[in-house]
Formats: sequence, C-alpha cells, structure tokens
Amino acid sequence: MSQSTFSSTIHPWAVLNGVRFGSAHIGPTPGHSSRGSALLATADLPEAGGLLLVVPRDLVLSRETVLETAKADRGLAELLEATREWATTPRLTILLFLLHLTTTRTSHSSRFTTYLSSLPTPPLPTLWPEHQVNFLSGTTLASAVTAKLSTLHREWTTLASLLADHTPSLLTWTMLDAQYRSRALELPPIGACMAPILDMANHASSPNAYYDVSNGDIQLHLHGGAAVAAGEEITISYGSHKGACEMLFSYGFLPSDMCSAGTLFLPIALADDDPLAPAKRAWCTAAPGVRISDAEAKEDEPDAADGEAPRGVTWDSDALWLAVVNEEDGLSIRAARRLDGRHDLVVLWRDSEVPHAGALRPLLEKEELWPVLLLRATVVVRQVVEAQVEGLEGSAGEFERAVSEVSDGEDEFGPTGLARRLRGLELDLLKRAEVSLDGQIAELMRHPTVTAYLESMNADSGAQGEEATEDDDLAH
Ligand SMILES: C[S@@+](CC[C@H](N)C(=O)[O-])C[C@H]1O[C@@H](n2cnc3c(N)ncnc32)[C@H](O)[C@@H]1O
Repeated sequence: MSQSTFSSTIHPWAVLNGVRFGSAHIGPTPGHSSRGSALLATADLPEAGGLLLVVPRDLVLSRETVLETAKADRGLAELLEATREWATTPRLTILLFLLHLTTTRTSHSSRFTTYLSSLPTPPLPTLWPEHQVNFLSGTTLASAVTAKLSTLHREWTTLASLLADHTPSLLTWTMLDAQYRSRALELPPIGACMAPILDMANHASSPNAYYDVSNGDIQLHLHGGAAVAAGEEITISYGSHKGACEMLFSYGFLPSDMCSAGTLFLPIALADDDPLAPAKRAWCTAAPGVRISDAEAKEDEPDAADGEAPRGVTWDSDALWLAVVNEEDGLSIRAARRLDGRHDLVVLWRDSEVPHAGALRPLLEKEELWPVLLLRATVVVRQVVEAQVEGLEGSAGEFERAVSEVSDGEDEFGPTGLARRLRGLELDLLKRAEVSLDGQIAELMRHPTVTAYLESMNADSGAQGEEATEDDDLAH
C-alpha cells in the first residue's frame, strides 16, 4: 500500500471508529521515507501545549478488547477456546486475535481488519534473512534474536498442536509478533496493548508530545514549550531508558542521535567448581547476567546501579551476588517442607532468610568483609566484559567479509548499517566499562579490609605450603 493510499484509507477508518483528531493527521515522515508514516501537525501549534489526538477505549487493542470481541465473533471465540490454557498473557491473546484477522475465512469483518492490513512490515531483526542476522554476531543483540526466534518456534509448535490443520506458517507468526512488538504499549491501567493511530507516532529522543490515559481513552498531548510548525512531525518517546540493543530488537532502528549503547546485558555463569551451583540455579529466578549501563544515558535513574564505577559506567545485577558467595562465607541453601508436603529451597545468609536474589546484596553490605565481596563481584564483571569485547572484536573480520559480499552496498538504515553502528556503540561502552572496572578494582585492592584479607589468606596458604595467587583468594 502506498503512503498516500494508506493515509486516505486509514484516516476515514479512524474517524469512523471514534478517533478524534485535534491538530494531528497521518502522512509520510517528512525527509525520512524509510521511517514510513508519521503523525504530522495540521497547523502551527503554539507552545502552550494542547490535545492532539484521542483514541477511544474500545479501539485500544488489549486482552480485554479481544475477549469482548470474541463474544460476537464465533471463529475468534473458538480460537481462544482451543488455546485457552496456553494463551493467558495479553501478548498471546492479542497475537491470536491478529492471527484470526489474517487467516479468517468467514465473512465476519472486524473493524481491526483495515488497521492490520495497513500495517507495514516492521524492519525487526527477527525478520531479517539469516545472513543479515549473522552481522550481529558478537553483539548482545545476537543472543537476544536467537532466543526470541527459538521462543517463536516453540510458540508456533504449541499452536500447531492446539490448532491442527489451521496452523499459520512460522513466518506469519514471526511477522505478527514483530508487528505487535514494534507497536505495543504498556499502559497502566490497560496493560499491554496496541493503540491504533497513536502508533503512527515515530520516536524522538526529545519528543514534542506525550500520551496518557483518561477515562480509558488514550490522549496524545503536545508538550508545553514545544512549538510545532504545520507539517512538522509529532513525536513521542518509545522509552528514554531503552538502550541500542533494545531499540533495534523491538523497533528495528537506532535513533540517529544515539551516541551510546546506553545499556548492555551480559550473561554470567556460575563457577564450574561451585558446590552449590545446582541449588543456586534451582532457586534463583533473577536473570543470570549483569547490566552494564552508561551513566550519562541514565541520568534520570541515578539509584539504579549496584556498583558505581568512575567515568560514567555503572553495573548492576541481582544474580551475581549469589554467584560470588558460598558456604564458607555464610551462605546456606536448604530444602524446607511446606504445609502441602512439597519441598521448597530456602536460602539463608547466616541466620536471615533471603527471600529473593535481589535481597542478598543489602545483607552482604553489612558484612565486615563487604569490600572483599564487592571486589569479587567486580572481578567477575570485569571478566564478563572482557569476554564480550573478545567476542565482538573477534567477529569483526567475519562481519566485514560478510558485508563485502552483500550486493546492495551498505545502507545506513538497513541491517548492514544498523549492525555496524550497534557494534561500534557496544564496543565503545564495553571499552569504557573495562577502564572503569579496572579503576574500581585498583581502588578496592587498596582498601585496608582487602589488603588485610589477602595478607591473611597468603599467610594461611604459606603455612599450608600451598601456592595461592591473589585471584584464587578472591575467587572464594
Ligand atoms: C509505532 S511504529 C510508528 C509508525 C511507523 N512509522 C509506521 O509507518 O507505521 C514504529 C516503527 O516506526 C519506525 N520508526 C519510528 N521512529 C523512528 C525513528 N526515529 N527512526 C527510524 N524509524 C522510526 C520503525 O520502523 C518502528 O518500528
């Protein structure tokens, strides 16, 4: 569908379905054809702010809307019934509804059919051809895309077992997921949903508009102080805290003014010789990794980090603290019988029960040996960062070779250009993290508690005639 056909179809559809346009309309993104459609100002808008658009509650595609629609749509009701025990989340319910609209053979025409058929193919990496996904190798996005594709495959297999001969193709399921992901909002009190027409607004790091919910309707407002000329774009923020990996994963682009990866999630593994590893794995529900963040990009969340490292890089992790302590430090894990006779694992730090992995760090901070424990954790983070740098740098040659084989050259906004930018942004953040962590480790090594601890460990190992290195001492 061309952009002008799109605007002339979707605009009357929206009005017919109760969308109230204030000073906004839909049109091609000015100066950026690769961004598709956008919301544009219909007139010069004053700096005083104001209401731009209202999307009525019943046009907001949420789990509730789908369940309501199913009351008058037998095919949808049957689909939801067949998948009832599996599709319990808003995302799956909405995806099933989109699937129903795509595949329905009945004459029942939902008012969302026009909306869905007008949506462009989102440029998300889960829809990139395999050779382009390989451009991401070494970045944190590579594992995120692999994990997402295997989740989609698992979902599709489940769907196939539930729907028998009405199963969609895996590509259809992947496409619907991408359309949902690139347009979904998390809106209290509605929850995860799609908001037609509001979802025509493109992202900007300094947006001129914002949305909220009033009596169930979604309203788009112009920010006070943001004068917009007629024809200019009305933009919103897709999330100021989202880093480069998440932006590319969920929306298929990197903001042109993004100059830091913002935040990276790196996996951590328990040591092979950790005797409590199986119990720790079974108990811990926190994501097994560490988040490295660029402090400048997170100015509005100064308290979010566990370890404040110099030069603007911070790290935080709930799972890591469990990895760096063991029985000799004061940790114990026991099986406790519940009232129903089943057993639960209980984690104790000395005599205090640890309710979840995130609660361990505050207990460790009270320890006399806290600087030693913090040093252990920081050394692990440093190793994880180093491994990621090696993976990224090690795959650079393969990336350049693969790019040189692409016949369409290097498109700045296509997978090649996006992967190149992501690689650069992630490497830059990782390198700065290495410098910061080295500084933090050096400072901790000078801490009197740490020097006294290392001396006592060396004295012990000397007395036992063993050769222990500082790294051995720090590891346990
Ligand atoms: C919610 S939709 C916005 C409307 C979209 N332009 C359309 O034509 O349907 C999100 C998609 O718009 C595009 N987009 C939004 N903001 C962008 C930006 N600042 N730069 C590049 N692409 C953008 C991306 O393709 C993204 O997946």
